[in-house]
Order: sequence, then structure tokens, then C-alpha cells
Amino acid sequence: MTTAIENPAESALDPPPQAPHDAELPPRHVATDALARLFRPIRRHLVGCAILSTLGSAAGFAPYIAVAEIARVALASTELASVSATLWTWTWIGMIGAGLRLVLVFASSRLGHYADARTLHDLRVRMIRQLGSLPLGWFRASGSGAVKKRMTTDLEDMHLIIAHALGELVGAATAITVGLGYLLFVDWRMALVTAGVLLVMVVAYRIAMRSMSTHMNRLLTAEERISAASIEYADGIAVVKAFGTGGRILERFNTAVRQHTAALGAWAAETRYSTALSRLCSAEVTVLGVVTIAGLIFVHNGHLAMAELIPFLVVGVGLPTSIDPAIQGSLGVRKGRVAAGNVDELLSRPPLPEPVRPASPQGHQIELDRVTFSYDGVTNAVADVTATLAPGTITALVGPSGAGKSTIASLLPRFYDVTDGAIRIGGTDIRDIPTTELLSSMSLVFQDVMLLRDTVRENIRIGRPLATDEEVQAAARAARIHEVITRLPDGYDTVLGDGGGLSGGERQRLTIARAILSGAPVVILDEATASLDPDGETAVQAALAELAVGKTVIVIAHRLHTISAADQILVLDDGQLAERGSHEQLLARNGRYARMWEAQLHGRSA
Ligand SMILES: Nc1ncnc2c1ncn2[C@@H]1O[C@H](COP(=O)(O)OP(=O)(O)OP(=O)(O)O)[C@@H](O)[C@H]1O
Repeated sequence: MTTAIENPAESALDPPPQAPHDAELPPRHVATDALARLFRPIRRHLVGCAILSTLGSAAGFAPYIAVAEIARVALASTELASVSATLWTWTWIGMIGAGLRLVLVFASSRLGHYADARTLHDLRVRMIRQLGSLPLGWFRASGSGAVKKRMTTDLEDMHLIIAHALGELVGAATAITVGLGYLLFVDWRMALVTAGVLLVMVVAYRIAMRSMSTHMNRLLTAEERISAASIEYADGIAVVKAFGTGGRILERFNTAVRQHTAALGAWAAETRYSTALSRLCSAEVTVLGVVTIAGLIFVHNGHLAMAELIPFLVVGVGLPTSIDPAIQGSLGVRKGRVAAGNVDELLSRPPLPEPVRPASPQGHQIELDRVTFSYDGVTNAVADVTATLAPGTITALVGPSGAGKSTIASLLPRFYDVTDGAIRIGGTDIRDIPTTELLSSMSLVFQDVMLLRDTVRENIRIGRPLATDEEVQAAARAARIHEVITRLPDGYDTVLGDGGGLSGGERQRLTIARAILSGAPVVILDEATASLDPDGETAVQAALAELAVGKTVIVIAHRLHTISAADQILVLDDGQLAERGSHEQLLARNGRYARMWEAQLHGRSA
């Protein structure tokens, strides 16, 4: 989740910028290693960029030093003519320095952007390839939000580090070093006074940032609750309005807002002095005041000539302006390091292994041979399940929630690979079938129906891109959805949004049409959990019957009456196969299935 947490005192005091919070941070050494690995191909560019930025920044100080020296020399001399050569020399040094700075900073920025474009191009290509080769189960477990974040925000943060933050940080550090070095050369006591003000600022800043991480968890939790309550309220607005149940959601929302405000307030109270001090010390007027007072005391005591005060007024007062870019740069580097850790983690995930010696299935009989699978390597979600699913038959997977039905269904298209045992299609282990061949032999009709933002026609045609319009319509007719489509504003050319314009049952029939058109011999179907109206239910059942003809069909069933005609029913319990048989056989057995059937008949859950 992206957060908009800012330093609480920001409105009043404009405190330090936001750093990546600890909740986001992978271990520091892991992220640093990742950064080194990902930047290896452009390390020469980065070194070049840093050197150019250092030289540019150093050259950029020449005009300030020149102005200070011209004033110092002019003030110290009684006759200007005698020092005119020196004054001209400093004038030239200042002008050349300013010119050089422009050229060097421009060159550094170009080099940084060139390296950035190259790296991001390579990373995008590698990431897309990697996404194409990762097990589908990873996408299910991670969610599209995480994938999107890596492809966008994380890459943007890496752009920041290569093209901006590194140059800014090195440039600002150089400016501070050169400036302080020059001031030390002029007068070490006054230089220490100037450095002292900056040091107080840095320490105060660090104190303010340290307490940020302490409060971050509370703030993040509150933000998540606010966001969840808002989504819950918006999603359920119809129910809220119809049944007036909005009060409880609003109460949760208000509580979360109160917690957020309290956490923000606590942070603001704790950091108010450090933030104010940090801002105070970084203000030019503060440095000017301290330098002038200290300088005049030194002049008064005879430790400093009046002319030597000039460099501190010109160069010293300008130093705080370099602190902010240095802080921004270091935050950019920190964020980039976190992003690099995330990108590297994605790139180093083991891809779904492709077969060394690919083989093709002979027929479409599915055999589950002592299939065992564990998500976490500790508990088995499916254990020792053996069954044969013949072509032209329907097999229903039933059982209580968490019994392992979806897990078995997701092992078939290799969303995950079995931990033990094997799954064979047409006598060939699915791990020996090339992934594209395996997936094209299956139609997956899941509950979270995936409709693309495209026309109805193209949505059906996905399964067979070269199908003619007549074939698309025939599939739609078979799936009992043709009539519905012709009633849409543009018929088959109507562009679908996120399923907009179609009911749940209609969306499911559209995906059934897609599966019918694709003609894949294996069909894996997750039956809708939400009840459809009787007409919709009849239409879906009829569409499924069309789809099933001559195929090996696996149905994850939630309502038993919809699968009572299945050829075999596998009853799962806690990942194990508890019973198997036809509806009649299982009822006669009077075991678990019979109890589930009874319970559903009487509207209770098993
Ligand atoms: N991505 C996952 N990571 C870890 N554990 C999981 C994951 N998906 C499912 N599980 C666990 O595996 C077990 C079997 O879950 P599965 O979803 O296969 O059951 P199910 O019978 O399909 O349940 P439901 O009818 O509620 O969908 C459960 O204990 C579940 O918590």
C-alpha cells in the first residue's frame, strides 16, 4: 500500500522529507547486495556520473570563492591598481568555474540518464520475461497490486537513484566539503563555528527521523484501516443504504481516523523541537546571524581581519542550501535500495521448470497418482490423493472449505508443482509437457471471471484467435449467451469493462463460450459460489453440459445438487480423499457426502 504519511509538523515547520519506512525495508545488506547486482552493468557509468558531478559541484563553488576573494583582496588593499591582476585572475576563475559547472553537471546528468534508460530497459525486459516464466500460483499468492508496484513504483525509485539521487548526493557532499575546506583555509576557528551550526542541524534532523520509524507502524495500521473501511463502505453501499448498516462501518472508519490523528499528533509532539531546530539551523538567516556575531567578536578581539569575514558571509551562508539536496539525495538512494531489493527478489525467483525432454500427452485421461502438495513445506494442503479422470466424464471435487479442492484444481495447470506423487495427462507427467502445450490443452473457468477491456467478440475469441465470427456466435449459442449479447448496445462489438453490463451468471456463460470455442480437451471449472436466479442457474447448467461433451471435466462444486449427475464425485476432507463414487453410491454409503447432502437439503452447512 502506498502511504501519504508525512512528518506531522510539516504544515507548520516544513520538516525533513519522508524516508522509506521500516515496514517496507528488506534487511539492509540484502538490499545493498541487490543494488550492487542490478547496477553491475552500468557501474562505470555511475562512477563517471559521480566523478563529473563532483567536479561540476567543485567548479560551481569557484564563483562564490572568487567573489569572496575579490572582496577580501579589495578590502585588504589600500590601492586597487596594485591588486588589479589578482582581481582579474579571480574574476576569470569565477567565470570559468561557472561555465565548467554547467558543462560538467550537464554531462553528469546525461550520463546518468543514459545509464538509467539502459538499465530500466533491460530490467523491464527481464522482468516481463521473468513474469512469463513464474508459476501462476505466485501471481495468485502475490496479487496484481504487488506485481504492478514492482513494474512501476519500484522501477521509478530506481530511476530516481540512477538519474538524480546519486548525482545530487555526490554534488551536495562535494559542495559542503569544498566550501568547508575553503573556510578552514581562510580561518579555522570561524570555519568550526559555521560547521557547528550545520552539525546541530544534521543531529536535530536525525533525531526527528529516528522517531518517525517508531510511529510509522501505528500510522500505517491506521491508514490501512481507513482505507479498508472506505472500500467496504463504497463496495457495500447498496446494502448499507438498503439495510441502514452503514453505522458500524462508519464507526470503524471514525475510529481509524481518530487513531491516525492520535498517532500523527503523538509524532508531531515528539518531534516538534527537533524539527524546529533542524529547520532553524538550515535557514540562511541563522547561519548569517551566527557567523556575523561570531565574526565581529573575533574581529573585535583581534583574531580575525575584517576582510577575512567576507568569505564566511558569502560562502558560509550559502552552505545550508547544499544540505537539503544532500538529504534528498540520501533518501533517494535509500528508497532506490529498497526498490532494488524488491526487483531483485522478483528476478531471482525460480521460474516454473520447463521439461528437459518435452513429451506430448497421448489422449486426455488424467491420473492423480498419490498427489501431495504443501504451500509452506510444513502442512499438506493435499495428501496422497489418487484418482483417474476418464475423457468424456465429469469429476466433481466436493468437501468443506479448506479441504483442498482449489489446490487440486490449481495443480493441474501447474500453478504449483506437486510436492510428492505425480499428475499425468494422457500417460505423460504434466511436468514433461511444455507449459504452453499444457495450458492450451485446458480451459479454466474460474469464479473470478476474467474479462478483458475489449469487445465481446474478442473476449470469446481469446481461446482461439483465428476463429471466424460464425464460430464465435456458434460458441455463444452453445453457451446460452447469444441472445444476451444481441441485446447489448453494439451486440458482439460492445466493449466490456470490468464485466460491466453483464450479470455474474452471464459473465460465467461468456467464459464458458470462450472455453467451448477453444475446444481444449480438459476443462477445469470452479462453480460459482453465489446463487444465481433459477433461470440463470438453468442457463449456466445447460452451457456447462454443452462444454462437457467429450471432454475431461473437473468441477469444484459448492452446491451438491448441481453435480449430482457427475460421473464420479471425490469427497475431500482436510486434504485427503475421504470418499469417492457416484451420487447414488455415496448416498447409499451414508457417510460424509450423505451428511453434506442432507445438510444442504435442509439449508445447513455440513
Ligand atoms: N496460496 C496459499 N498459500 C498458503 N496456503 C493456502 C493457499 N491457498 C490455500 N491454502 C491452504 O490450503 C488448504 C486447502 O485450501 P483450498 O483453497 O484448496 O481449499 P478449498 O477446499 O478449495 O476451500 P474453499 O471451498 O474455501 O475454496 C487450506 O488449509 C488453505 O488455508
